[in-house]
Amino acid sequence: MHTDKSKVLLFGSGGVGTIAALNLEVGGHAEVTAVLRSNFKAVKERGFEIASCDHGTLKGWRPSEVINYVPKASEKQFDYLVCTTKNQPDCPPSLTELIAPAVKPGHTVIVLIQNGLNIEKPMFEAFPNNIVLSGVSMIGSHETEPGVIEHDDNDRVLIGPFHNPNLSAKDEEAAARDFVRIYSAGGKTDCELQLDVNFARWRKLVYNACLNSICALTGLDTGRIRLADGAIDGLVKPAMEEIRAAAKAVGVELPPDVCDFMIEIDPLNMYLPPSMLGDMRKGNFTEFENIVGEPLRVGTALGVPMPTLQVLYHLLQAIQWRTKEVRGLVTIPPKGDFVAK
Ligand SMILES: NC(=O)C1=CN([C@@H]2O[C@H](COP(=O)(O)OP(=O)(O)OC[C@H]3O[C@@H](n4cnc5c(N)ncnc54)[C@H](OP(=O)(O)O)[C@@H]3O)[C@@H](O)[C@H]2O)C=CC1
Ligand SMILES: CC(C)(CO)C(=O)C(=O)O
Repeated sequence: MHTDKSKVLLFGSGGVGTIAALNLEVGGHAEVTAVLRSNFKAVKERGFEIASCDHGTLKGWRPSEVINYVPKASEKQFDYLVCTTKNQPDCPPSLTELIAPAVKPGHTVIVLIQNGLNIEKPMFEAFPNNIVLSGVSMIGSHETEPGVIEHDDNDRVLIGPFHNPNLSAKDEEAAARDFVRIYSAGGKTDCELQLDVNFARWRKLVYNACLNSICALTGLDTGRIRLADGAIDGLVKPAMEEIRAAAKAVGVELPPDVCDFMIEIDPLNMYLPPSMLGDMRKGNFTEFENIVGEPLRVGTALGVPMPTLQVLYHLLQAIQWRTKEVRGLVTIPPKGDFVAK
């Protein structure tokens, strides 16, 4: 059957990805094939169970197709490849390696709805002729068990082109506009075009590099961190000011009130566990390299003092190593026998 719907491959259908798939399907201009992993069996058998502040309650919902492998572009051609996995470049295999089979050079538009800075760089390198779009999301959505999605903070997503100097800026902007069209068509989401991707990403880092990482390290949610003695003034605000200074050094002017705005973005009594805290609680890897490491490297390379971020980064790096050890991904010398003989 002929259909003029855009063909979308969604890679990673957890909290963010499932709601993205839902928005794309309900709009009627996209047909979504979702690549699933740990939730594949549950979703194949029962569909998703979704409790959503934007979409209501859905039981047994599935996108057009659910698969558990990355299809080859030679078998099926996709117009968009939407990546909604956690982005952890320090934990191989890399995202570019994983999605490579499905990317048709010069055709597939790659959309990264993921947190962090410089996430487009490996994409430009691996797929120099493909347009790459940025998705900065302020959603609150989580998979509580396989196939069960709790979406409790409205989907607000800013889409814009990461500019690849090899490609036409006009074509990149047109692709971003088209993605906003198909994503918004259902009318259940707030999806806007934001051509200044750098601004959108640095602004979100004020939240993610600082509040998200400090919540993860302290084990406190965004309500408790505001109540905890000294945490906001002694840690969160200084870190946020360092991000603001690094942003300024790359030409992104963030207003002075952005720090208070991000601290108070959700009501205190929502006691929201941001994503890195969620990952830490589950014993999962965190996205610390893109969320903290990249802005730290960019800022320090430009001479911006970032002492708070430096400490946060190394604490997160050590915890990532701990998780790798727990998962058997690093080997250490056997413990010596130091008992006195
Ligand atoms: N959740 C939120 O509210 C927000 C998240 N973000 C950002 O959005 C991005 C996605 O986050 P989120 O949805 O929370 O993440 P989740 O962990 O909920 O979902 C990621 C999904 O990707 C799947 N996945 C990972 N690797 C593969 C693979 N190789 N093949 C197939 N599936 C794979 C995971 O499967 P498996 O279970 O098998 O690991 C999981 O279902 C992140 O960058 C995050 O920082 C931004 C704003 C808010
Ligand atoms: C700001 C927030 C909570 C989502 O909007 C987020 O980005 C995260 O938890 O990583």
